[in-house]
Parts: sequence; C-alpha cells; structure tokens
Amino acid sequence: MTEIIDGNAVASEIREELTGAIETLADAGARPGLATVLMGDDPASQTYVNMKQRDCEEVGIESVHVDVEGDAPPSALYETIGNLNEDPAVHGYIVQAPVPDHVDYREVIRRVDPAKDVDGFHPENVGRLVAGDARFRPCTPHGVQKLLESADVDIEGKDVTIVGRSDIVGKPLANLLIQKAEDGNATVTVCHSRTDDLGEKTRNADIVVAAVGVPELIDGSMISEDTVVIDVGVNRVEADTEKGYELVGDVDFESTEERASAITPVPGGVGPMTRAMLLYNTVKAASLQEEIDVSLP
Ligand SMILES: Nc1nc(=O)c2c([nH]1)NC[C@@H]1CN(c3ccc(C(=O)N[C@@H](CCC(=O)O)C(=O)O)cc3)C=[N+]21
Repeated sequence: MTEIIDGNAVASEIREELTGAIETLADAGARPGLATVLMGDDPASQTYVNMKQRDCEEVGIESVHVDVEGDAPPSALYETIGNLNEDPAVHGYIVQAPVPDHVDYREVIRRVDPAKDVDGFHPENVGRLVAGDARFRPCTPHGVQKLLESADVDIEGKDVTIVGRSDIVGKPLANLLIQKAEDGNATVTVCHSRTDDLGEKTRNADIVVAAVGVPELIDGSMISEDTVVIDVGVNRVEADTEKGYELVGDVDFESTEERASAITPVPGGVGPMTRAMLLYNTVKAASLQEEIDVSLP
C-alpha cells in the first residue's frame, strides 16, 4: 500500500507544538510578530498571504500585512523594508516573490535585516546554511525534511534526486540533505532543464523531490517501485471549476502513486508545511532577538 503523506496533519502538529513556545515568549512580553509584504497583486501570493494570516491567528503570532502599489518605484518598497527592520514588534517578515519587473528581487533581499529574514533568502543566511550553520532554514526545504521525518524515511546513505535548481527550493534542499547531520547524509543529484536523461536520474533514486514548477512533469514511468515521492509543485492550471483553476503538482499523481511507496498530494502536501515552517522561523527569530530560550519542534 502506498502511503499518502498528509502535509495538513503534520503542519497542524507543528503549529500545535509551536504554541507553547509562543506563549512563553508572550508571557515575557515578547509575542512573536510576522509581517508580509506584497508589491503588486500576484493572485497566488494574495492567497498565500491570506492563509498565513489565518495560521498566525491560530497559534498566537501577531501578524501585519503591508501592500505596496505595483507601479510604485523600488524606493517605496525599500522604505517599507527599512520600517520593518526598525520595528521591534516585527521579529520576522517576508517580501512576497515575484515582485514587479522593474524591481530587482536580489536587491530587495539584500536590504532585509538578516536577523528578520524568515524566508532564509538573504545572502548571509544562504552562506550560513551552505556552511552547515543555518540560522533560518528556508521554509519549503525545511518542510520537506519534516515530511520525510514524519513518514519515517531515513535518508542517510540514500540516493535523493531533486528535480529543480531554484534558489528557493532545489539549491537549499540539496545543501541540507548532504549535510553531516541526523537529517542529512544523503547522496544528492540535482536535475534541471538541461539534464540529459532526467528519467534515468529519477529511476535511480530512492527518493525523488519534484520542484520545477512544471505541471505533471514527473510520471509513473520515471519512478522505480518503492520510491518516496515528494511533490513541491503548486501549479495553478486553468480548469472548469468555481475558481477557474485547479492546483496540480509537478508529479502526475495517478500513474506515480501506483509505484511509489509514499507520496505527497497536491494540495495538502508540501504547501501547508511551507506555511508551518514560516511560523517556526518566526518563533525562532523572536527567541533570538528577545534572548529568550524556547524549545522548537
Ligand atoms: N518570499 C516568498 N516566500 C514564499 O514562500 C513564497 C513566495 N514568496 N511567493 C509565493 C510562493 C508560493 N508559496 C506557497 C506556500 C504555501 C502554499 C499552500 O499552502 N498551498 C496549499 C493550498 C493552496 C490553495 O488552496 O490555494 C496546499 O498546497 O495544500 C502555496 C504556495 C510560497 N511562496
């Protein structure tokens, strides 16, 4: 029987485990605060912001949202960033990607105080992660690690094929999984659009992580029996539904499910974990800034 890994359930457990740490901080007068910044009106980002607001309410994190007009100059966004860096009630914040074309996202990230960079995208935090001394693990890679752990998948010595080399998922996840650590010690292959024989790399893996943002790129013919498949893709494809779209992963679930030993669904797999690990990083940021020790899940 193929195990369907329930990301909603694992995320909910993590949120529950975080509430203790949040109360400890709040009792000391330091309730954790998370801000989100959205420049423009990317609809996927808008949904994500709304869901995060609800997550924060559930666990007792103070949440703030700042909208910046899509046609404003970059300086308008920089001003918001400067204000958040100075605001002691905001322990962490994220600037939603993508930003409009006339804004350079790299420059945006460089301006975020690394101590408040709960996405883990600032060069200082990227460097620390690669050096094996992560402060904030990027939320999606961290969520993938927690999902593997929850399904009792020991990755030590295993062949993991990651499909996708993004700065947000593929690259940091590869770095985490090869680290000399209890949740590392894997042998990792990173594939991308120029990989010669993708199917060969995925068929040779014990664990496949699909993170390319191409709907249903990976199908059952590319997966060997008893492989663990983690689907990071959350693609909106046009469909005859109330919303006009449906969510589809990077994995063709039907053909893959038959062969995999365990698989994450979309929705309800990695997506909720990304949000849970953002809360985790916010609590960690508050704990570091307020110099109050808490235990984290
Ligand atoms: N600076 C920045 N950091 C991000 O982490 C970031 C970003 N920008 N821009 C947008 C993407 C997208 N993203 C998602 C996170 C969770 C779900 C999620 O929870 N999805 C649910 C359902 C979603 C639904 O129902 O629409 C699921 O998969 O079950 C989706 C998408 C984070 N992103």
